[in-house]
Amino acid sequence: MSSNQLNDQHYSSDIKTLLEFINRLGSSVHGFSHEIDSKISRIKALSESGQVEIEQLKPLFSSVGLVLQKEKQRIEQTVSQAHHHAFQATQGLLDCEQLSSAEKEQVRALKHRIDAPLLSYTELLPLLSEIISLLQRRVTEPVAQSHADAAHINQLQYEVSNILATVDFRGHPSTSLQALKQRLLTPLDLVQLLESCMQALRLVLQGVNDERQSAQQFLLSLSDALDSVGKALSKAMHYHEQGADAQSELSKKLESQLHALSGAVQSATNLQDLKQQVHAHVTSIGTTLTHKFKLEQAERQRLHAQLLSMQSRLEDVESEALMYKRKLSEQKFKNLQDSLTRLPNRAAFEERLQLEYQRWQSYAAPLCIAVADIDNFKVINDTYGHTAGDKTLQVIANMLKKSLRETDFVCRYGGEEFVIIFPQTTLDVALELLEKARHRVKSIPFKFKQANISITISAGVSSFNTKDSPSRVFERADRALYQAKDAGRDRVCQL
Ligand SMILES: Nc1nc2c(ncn2[C@@H]2O[C@H](COP(=O)(O)OP(=O)(O)OP(=O)(O)O)[C@@H](O)[C@H]2O)c(=O)[nH]1
Repeated sequence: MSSNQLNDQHYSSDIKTLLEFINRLGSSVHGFSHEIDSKISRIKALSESGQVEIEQLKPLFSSVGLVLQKEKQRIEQTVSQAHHHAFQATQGLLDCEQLSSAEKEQVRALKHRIDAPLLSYTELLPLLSEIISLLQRRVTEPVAQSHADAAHINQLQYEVSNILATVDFRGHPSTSLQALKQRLLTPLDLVQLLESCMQALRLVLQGVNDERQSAQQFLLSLSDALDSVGKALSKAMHYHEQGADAQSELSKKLESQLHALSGAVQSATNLQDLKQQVHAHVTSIGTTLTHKFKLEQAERQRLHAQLLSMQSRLEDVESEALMYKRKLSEQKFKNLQDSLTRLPNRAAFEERLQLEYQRWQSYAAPLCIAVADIDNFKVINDTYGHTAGDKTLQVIANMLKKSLRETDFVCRYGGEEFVIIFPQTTLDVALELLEKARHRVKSIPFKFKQANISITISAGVSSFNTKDSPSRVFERADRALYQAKDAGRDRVCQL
């Protein structure tokens, strides 16, 4: 082989290697830029034609070089921007309060890696995708997951339960109500809470509707009964008028018969004639009297029957009214508010205690009950009168409510006795709150009949311990109250 031939062979093999290299480069950068893609495909087309001269390739190479240079700058700029954004995103994530500590640790590690200088595109991409997935998790996770919102939802849930405990659902099929109350004792997210609120609203509306319907039914039956009594009365009046007409006709007849008898007596000329005339007239008078008597009797019977029917109808109305009255007073009782002090009453306390007991069983947060009683209240009543006593009750009830927290439940249990439930409260805190209330009651400047009086209260408090029932804790608090009274009043004792 001549040296020329050998050179040609080398030359074409070099071009082949070069073209192969360009092909491989082309496929590895394919998609980065249209311009590069189109130039490389032209080089590829030329190489596939088999007649490539290096002179033909030169301008293509230099233009590819220029485009690559431009691309390099663009990529560097993009990488630097991505780097900046990635850094900012990690900082933002670290500032996010909702992030768990494990997640924060992950972000810190990411930030550390991003902080490294001169990261390449390929190094930066997986870091970016990690940041994006963290951000995505934050965005797509339910809002309720944030601590602040969870606390807010908890509070709302608590309030919905309390509302349900204060509404009277008597007579309502209670399975759905019980299920709802139970549901509200478990942790809920925002959507579930909204559903529960809707359900509570439906139950309350249904209760109101039932109540309205039953009241309406009562009013309808009352008006029905009054209507039938009215009809019976007018019928009786009508009969009475008819009877009175017949009676007056008979009286007229009797009068004319007596008149005729007197005429006959006067015109009679002999005894025989007189006897006959008198007999005939007396017979017809007797018939008229019998008729009159029968008429009177029939009317009396009819009147009696009418009266009996009216009486039974009235008795029906009376018993219905009584039943409704009882229901209304029950309603008032179940209204759950004491009318004198406007505090919740004993029924409200029972409901609330049940609810707090269930919560205590579910969450085991501390729970206390206190019983407070006005000292020597009888003396106030006896010395200054019942009205002064009532006023005292109102003022002290107000002060108790004001001295305790919004979340504490204070009710008038009866007479001059108040019961307080302290949810999520330890015995120490409950004691502290009761002491504060006791001091504030003591400092109320009562003035009766020009006399300045200070009134005190005593209280007993106890907290729920394992296996305690509400009645056991209440009993202990009550015993503690007696200890306070025995020890000289104006104090708080615990048991
Ligand atoms: N004015 C008024 N008095 C009431 C009411 N309810 C209960 N009382 C009175 O409260 C008094 C309670 O008297 P006691 O049970 O002897 O107790 P106390 O005098 O407070 O004595 P201690 O409890 O031992 O300190 C009685 O006189 C009741 O008539 C009410 O609604 N209004």
